[in-house]
Amino acid sequence: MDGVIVGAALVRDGKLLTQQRAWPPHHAGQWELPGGRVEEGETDSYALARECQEELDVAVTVGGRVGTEVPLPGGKVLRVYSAALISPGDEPRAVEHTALRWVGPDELDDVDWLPADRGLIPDLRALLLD
Ligand SMILES: Nc1nc2c([nH]c(=O)n2[C@H]2C[C@H](O)[C@@H](COP(=O)(O)OP(=O)(O)OP(=O)(O)O)O2)c(=O)[nH]1
Repeated sequence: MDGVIVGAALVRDGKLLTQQRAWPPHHAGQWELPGGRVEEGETDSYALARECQEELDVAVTVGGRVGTEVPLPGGKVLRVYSAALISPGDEPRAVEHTALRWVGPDELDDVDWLPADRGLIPDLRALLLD
């Protein structure tokens, strides 16, 4: 399907990894989940692992869906999947983003999320408390 954006709910030690966008200007400074567009011929899992490698310089395994599909402007959709570091000792780094932050369940509401992500907070919290 055209226009699928995949996002990683990457959890370590009960915290979720968020990243701060540097671009475009109207979203710069806001926070999102690692991820991006599923390219032609890719599965969602493959695309998500590729994006995590590109954006965070880490290898991840991709698990099950988190929450329901979220409609995005322009007819796109956001699908979030749980993810984990293959090597727990690896430290993600912000290759393309301004900053990274590990967020606990009580901090999720205080993050300045991209608008679409805000509706996923209950599902993200449930994942962290699982
Ligand atoms: N990665 C990511 N994108 C999100 C989230 N929430 C949300 O609305 N988006 C939107 C922002 C962008 O319009 C789109 C993803 O764009 P992107 O720039 O990360 O995608 P990409 O790396 O594949 O870049 P491109 O090749 O499409 O330019 O999805 C989220 O949690 N993570």
